[in-house]
Amino acid sequence: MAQHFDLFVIGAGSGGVRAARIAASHGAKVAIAEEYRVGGTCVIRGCVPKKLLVYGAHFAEDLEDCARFGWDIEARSFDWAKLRDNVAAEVDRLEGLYQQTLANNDITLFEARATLKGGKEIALSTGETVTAEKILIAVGARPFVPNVPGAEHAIVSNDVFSLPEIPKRVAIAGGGYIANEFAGIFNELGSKVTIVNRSDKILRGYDESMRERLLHISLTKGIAFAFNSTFRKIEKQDDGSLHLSMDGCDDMHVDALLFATGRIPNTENLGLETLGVETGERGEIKVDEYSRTNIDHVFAVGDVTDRVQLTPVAIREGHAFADTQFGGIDRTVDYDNIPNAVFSHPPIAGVGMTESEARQAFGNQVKTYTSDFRAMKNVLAGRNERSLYKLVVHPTDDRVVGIHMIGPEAPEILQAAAIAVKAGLKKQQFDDTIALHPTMSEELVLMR
Ligand SMILES: Cc1cc2nc3c(=O)[nH]c(=O)nc-3n(C[C@H](O)[C@H](O)[C@H](O)COP(=O)(O)OP(=O)(O)OC[C@H]3O[C@@H](n4cnc5c(N)ncnc54)[C@H](O)[C@@H]3O)c2cc1C
Ligand SMILES: NC(=O)c1ccc[n+]([C@@H]2O[C@H](COP(=O)([O-])OP(=O)(O)OC[C@H]3O[C@@H](n4cnc5c(N)ncnc54)[C@H](O)[C@@H]3O)[C@@H](O)[C@H]2O)c1
Repeated sequence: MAQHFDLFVIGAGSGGVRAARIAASHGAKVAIAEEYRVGGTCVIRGCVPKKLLVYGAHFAEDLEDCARFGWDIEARSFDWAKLRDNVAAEVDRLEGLYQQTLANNDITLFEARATLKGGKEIALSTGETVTAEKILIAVGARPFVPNVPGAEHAIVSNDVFSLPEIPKRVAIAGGGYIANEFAGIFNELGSKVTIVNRSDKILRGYDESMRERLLHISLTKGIAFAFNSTFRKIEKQDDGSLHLSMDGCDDMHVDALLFATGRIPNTENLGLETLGVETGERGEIKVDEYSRTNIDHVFAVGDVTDRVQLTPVAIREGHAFADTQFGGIDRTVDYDNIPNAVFSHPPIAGVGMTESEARQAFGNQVKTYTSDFRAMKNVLAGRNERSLYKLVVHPTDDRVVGIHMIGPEAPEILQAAAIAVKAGLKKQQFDDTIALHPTMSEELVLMR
């Protein structure tokens, strides 16, 4: 007899683990399958190791700046293997905690690839078949690599965490989150970085002023940009380096090429067709506001649905699904005012409408307030790097409908400010709040 579960979750990443845990806490008998490592993209090869590399890389600037604060660091050297291996060890520790969470909640873990077999059956790569009343697909997404001759010589973000060494020259394809975050990491660690973008804009969807400021600062730090450029051919040379034949810019010679050209849902060979689960153009599973597919007992959350590819969103979707289906609590996810950040050097963070979105929605009477300043730490350090904060305010009711920032610790500051935007607070209430001095975040209540 096949083992039978109330819920079978495919994919132990951000969305799947949360859904499994909450369903189990509501009394459901739950199993989860993971084909690679428990924790998923965020923990194993996304947010967490990426952020640790961002911290590691930023020491390059701190060590430069510390001289003006009286510190004399005579010998400076960087050991990539040490950073890489310490990050990997931290990831191992976190994976262990995730496995512990599953065990503590009596969730059966199958370390196997799972596919839909038809009806309520799930096939596992171990050869077993199990059945479940409800199936949640939380298989995430994977890097998309454009079809360019020689693309197999390039790397994707997954590979960065195990590089044998930091490449001396690296080209990064794409102008989004991953391109800008990894450009910052490699640049700080001493690589000569070129971002190659098919359009002339980086970070589509972010406030224009923040994008411009990041571009300006990145150029000052030595990152090069090739805009309106695409790859014709990638050729590996005898010494292992790559020759990039380009359209739109000069050919390049690099030690590594990183494709950061978006992520596509992992829906291939999942058996979706056996049940007739509906997918969209990019292979994403189509779901309604309750994460229900067109098949009664099949649900999907997280990146595989291509709604908003962020960990806290996948977690919310998984939680809402489990509460609704197993806890008798009717719950959907509110997608308004999701805060977001790019962990570049310096980072960008934003919530709510950009200035141009607000102007489109409310007309040209929209009010904006900006503060363009140099953090006092940068002033003493002699670092000519300016921060920029912007409040976007509704033209008639005074509500702050967007906050956008670039500067040191912007994501840390923005998370708190996002509460105010979510709560619909007015500019006057920002003004009424007394500044906390001396901080960077006080600029938020001092813009007039
Ligand atoms: C480099 C990088 C940096 C990122 N940084 C951030 C960040 O700073 N902040 C942020 O919010 N988001 C970030 N993200 C995005 C974030 O990681 C994802 O949005 C999030 O992990 C999505 O969660 P998920 O549960 O949908 O899928 P995932 O976490 O990808 O989990 C899916 C799991 O399913 C498994 N799987 C797939 N198919 C099968 C199968 N058939 N059987 C069994 N198992 C299967 C996979 O191995 C994987 O473990 C980053 C992503 C990347 C790549
Ligand atoms: N800090 C964070 O929260 C964070 C960090 C990393 C990733 N993520 C998530 O992961 C997702 C994937 O990140 P990403 O940076 O790969 O995607 P992205 O969507 O941010 O950027 C993709 C870039 O690739 C370009 N592109 C797409 N197809 C192309 C093609 N065929 N040829 C050339 N260029 C092409 C796009 O123009 C864009 O500039 C993001 O959407 C984001 O949700 C979040």
